[in-house]
Amino acid sequence: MNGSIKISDSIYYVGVNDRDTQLFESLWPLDRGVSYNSYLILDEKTALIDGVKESKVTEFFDKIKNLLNGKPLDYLIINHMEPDHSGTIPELLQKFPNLKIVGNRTTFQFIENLYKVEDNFHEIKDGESLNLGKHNLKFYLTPMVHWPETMMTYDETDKILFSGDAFGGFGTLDGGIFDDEVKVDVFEDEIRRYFSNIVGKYSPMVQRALKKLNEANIDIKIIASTHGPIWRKNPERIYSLYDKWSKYETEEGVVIAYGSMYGNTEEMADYVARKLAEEGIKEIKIMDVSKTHISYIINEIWRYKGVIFGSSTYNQGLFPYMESLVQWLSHTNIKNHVLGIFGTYGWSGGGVSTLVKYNEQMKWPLVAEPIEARLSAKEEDFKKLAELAKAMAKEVKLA
Ligand SMILES: Cc1cc2nc3c(=O)[nH]c(=O)nc-3n(C[C@H](O)[C@H](O)[C@H](O)COP(=O)(O)O)c2cc1C
Repeated sequence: MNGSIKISDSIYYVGVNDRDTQLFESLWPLDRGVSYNSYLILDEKTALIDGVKESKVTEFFDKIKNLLNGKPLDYLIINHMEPDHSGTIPELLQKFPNLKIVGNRTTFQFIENLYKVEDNFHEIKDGESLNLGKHNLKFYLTPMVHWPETMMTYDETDKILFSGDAFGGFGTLDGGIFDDEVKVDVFEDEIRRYFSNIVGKYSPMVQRALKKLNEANIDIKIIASTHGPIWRKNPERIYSLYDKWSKYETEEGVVIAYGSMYGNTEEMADYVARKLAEEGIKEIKIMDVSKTHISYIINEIWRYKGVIFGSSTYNQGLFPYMESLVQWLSHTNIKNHVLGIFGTYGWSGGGVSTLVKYNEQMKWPLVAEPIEARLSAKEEDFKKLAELAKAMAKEVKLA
């Protein structure tokens, strides 16, 4: 089957879907799978923009072979060296020994170290171009979005930005590959999960990359990332969302993430949620850290301004899954949130105080004093939870 799809007169989508991998980077659940997007330009010279994961090499080569129809592949442009895109480099070089690999100096250091390839390099610098005949490709170095060698390739002829991992997210492309062929909301959620867990830590670098693109004043008609849909109907939508997320701009709403063994802390979570609703908050997400993978919780936290953590005490410390969540969060450098803390203890305490300690690193303003109940919440604890909800609602309401 030739599953390649035309993007413009001479540019084709030759990416593949991965429905086998359970955890992306051995970390992030792929409930909806993931696509590895690759693009082939058929011009006087032929060029492939990014590759796919090694496990998908057969399907990938079938697509390329059909389109090349006996022509050689002249260039492989590497926007990003992560193995889910670069894994087929050794096989590509075997099939096309004269292939020139286009990248920057850091790209080639990575290729040498990962694949022991030491030649066939065509080095480009920031702002340089490569002419394929009709198509002129311009390269913008965008380091640390989210790897150091990251760059973006802009096709000046068809006005397509090949953006690497930027603007990309989880989810296979099931038939539809363009934003006008799919339900964009579902992808948007998965793009935010990808962003918040993988790229978001480098938000200042994302801002720097967007600034570079803005200053270049290029007309972007299509955004073609390495994962997820190709944005041809409304590229501004994903561009502005990326801008918003990397500026840490949030929406009105509250995430209540809790860990509870026997339901007493959970009861406090439900109570505070009800009080938030009475205060007029409509977006309230209660998330059980034992049942929900932290990537989904971090995704919601990135979105909403208000966060409330609730934890029982376990072995004089935090409930273990709650500890994973706050540890991960403190790595992301995520900003612009307000926090509430509550929890339970039996004899020594340690849950609530550990949450307070983590927040000394994250430095999110506390909307109220932490609330700690003895085994289960009593009347005075519920009263404090209602006050917490009131203070939180006041902080997160936008208008
Ligand atoms: C395995 C286990 C370990 C616990 N360790 C502690 C502890 O070290 N210190 C403490 O104060 N309470 C400890 N507790 C008591 C719980 O924090 C307390 O029962 C709390 O009310 C549980 O809240 P939950 O119903 O939300 O799980 C422990 C409870 C369990 C089941």
